[in-house]
Parts: sequence; structure tokens; C-alpha cells
Amino acid sequence: TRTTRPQRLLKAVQDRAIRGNPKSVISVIDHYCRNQEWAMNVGDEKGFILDSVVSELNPQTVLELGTYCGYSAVRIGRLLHSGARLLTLEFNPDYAAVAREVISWAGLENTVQLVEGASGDWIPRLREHFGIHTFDFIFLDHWKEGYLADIKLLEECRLLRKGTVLLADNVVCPGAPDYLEYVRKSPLYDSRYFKSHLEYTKAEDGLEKSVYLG
Ligand SMILES: O=C(NCCCCCn1ccc2cnccc21)c1cc(-c2ccc(F)cc2)cc(O)c1O
Ligand SMILES: [Mg+2]
Repeated sequence: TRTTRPQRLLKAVQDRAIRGNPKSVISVIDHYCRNQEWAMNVGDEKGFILDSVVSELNPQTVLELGTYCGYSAVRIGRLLHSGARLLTLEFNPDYAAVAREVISWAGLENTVQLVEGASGDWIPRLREHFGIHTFDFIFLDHWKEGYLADIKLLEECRLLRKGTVLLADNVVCPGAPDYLEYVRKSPLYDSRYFKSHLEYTKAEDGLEKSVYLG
């Protein structure tokens, strides 16, 4: 049977990227998705904004919701200092299998841990299962209709602390209107929109950065 889009993206990485070199994995994926086959990675333009938020914050504990092929896990993981860890959650087992290979090809298997399952099931268990107290940085890139429920669940589970930064992809396209309204209205958050474009296209999209005020 035909290969899947994630499998074709992984083959491009294995054929063209340098093992152990996250920068080359990132550029191979961006070139492949811009020139051969679109895929829903955060991409190079929004990725540059993601890089600047992560570099400025220098987080020790990071949560990513929505791994897909591991592109943003590699983007974030490459910027983390020794001892820092990224936990990335992926619901789809086929995506997870590809992401594990991409993360390993980039040489980030000791920095990035992939967990398979639904955010709603895992978030309440992160503390007792991974010994996590709170997160410094959270990247939301999973079900757009799940962003709001999951940020409320993270609050309830006390996994946010004063200064935790949440960065949400796709708040315009496909869109997360209920999430945007919540973080922009709530006194618990200081929120700001970074206008950009949908990965590899000219369509508008952007990232919403929200600091938890506790
Ligand atoms: O849907 C998107 N991503 C989510 C994929 C599925 C998430 C499932 N999932 C993963 C972890 C997880 C944990 N718990 C529960 C569920 C979970 C997405 C889509 C577009 C897009 C597509 C078509 C188009 F025409 C324009 C834009 C662009 C993006 O950048 C995206 O990120
Ligand atoms: Mg996205």
C-alpha cells in the first residue's frame, strides 16, 4: 500500500539530513514541505517566532501538545540547555512512530520524550508519572478545539506557575476562537498575538503568546 505523508517526510529526512544535526533536519523538512509536499509543521516563519520565545525564556521543563512528525520538538529541543527536558504528546500512533525517528535522527532522544495518548487523559497524570511540578513553557499545536479545555485542565492540575509561557499555533488558521477569547479576556493571562502565515503558504496565521500570571 502507499506510504503516508509522514512516512515520505521521514524518508526525506533520512535521505537528506545529517544525523545528529537538528539544524539540517529542520531545513530538510522545510525545503521538502515547501517544494514537494505540504505538511502541517509549524514551519520556518512561525518557527522563527517559536525560536525567539524559547531562546528568551530558556525553559527547563517544556510540554508540547501535538508532535505530528516531530518538527517543532526538534526546533524546541535543539535550543534547550543541558538538563532541560521536552515532553511531547501525540495522539496518533502513526505520527508518533515517525516523530520518534525524526527526533532520533536529530540526536535529541535524550532531551525530547514522546508520550502517546490524548492530552485530556495524560495531563492529570503528568505529575505522578513524570515527577513534573510545573512547566516553564507549553507549545499548543494539537486539536484546535481542544486548546481551551486543555489550558483549563492545566490550571486545575496546577501545572502552571507565575510566568509560565504558553504559545499556541494556528490561532487564525485553522483557528481557535474560544481559546483566544479566553486568554485575551482572563485576568490570569497577559496575551499577545504574533501575526505570521500558515506554514509554507501566503495565508494568514499566527501564534498567541500568553503568560500565566498565577
Ligand atoms: O490540525 C492541526 N494539528 C493537529 C493535528 C491532530 C491533533 C491530534 N492530537 C495530537 C496530539 C493530541 C493530544 N491529545 C488529543 C489530540 C491530539 C493543524 C492543521 C493545520 C491545517 C490543516 C489544513 C489546512 F488547510 C490549514 C491548516 C495546520 C497546523 O499547523 C496544524 O497544527
Ligand atoms: Mg500547527
